[in-house]
Amino acid sequence: MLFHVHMDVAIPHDLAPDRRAALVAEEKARALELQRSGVWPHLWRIVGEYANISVFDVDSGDDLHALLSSLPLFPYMKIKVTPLAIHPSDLKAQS
Ligand SMILES: O=C(O)CC1=CCC(=O)O1
Repeated sequence: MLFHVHMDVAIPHDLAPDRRAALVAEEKARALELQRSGVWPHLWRIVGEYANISVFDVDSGDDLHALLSSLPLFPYMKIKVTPLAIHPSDLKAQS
């Protein structure tokens, strides 16, 4: 099941720089792991924003929630999730 996910990141300015760097490094390691496993097939930076647009491929909304809430930057992100379905005019849906 595919989900479009918009993540806005807002790390507090008063967070210690080493803590911030560690969180960002942990987030990157987790993101790479999930991309390699196929669960996070798209990760795009939104131009001019500390935000990303992602696509996740998971079994359920419950699984996606568990995954997103386990991300190191989760406490500092506003997340909007849109479940995706096949569009009947998608070329891939034609037979
Ligand atoms: O920088 C971001 O958009 C937040 C983030 C998600 C995966 C990652 O490595 O950083």
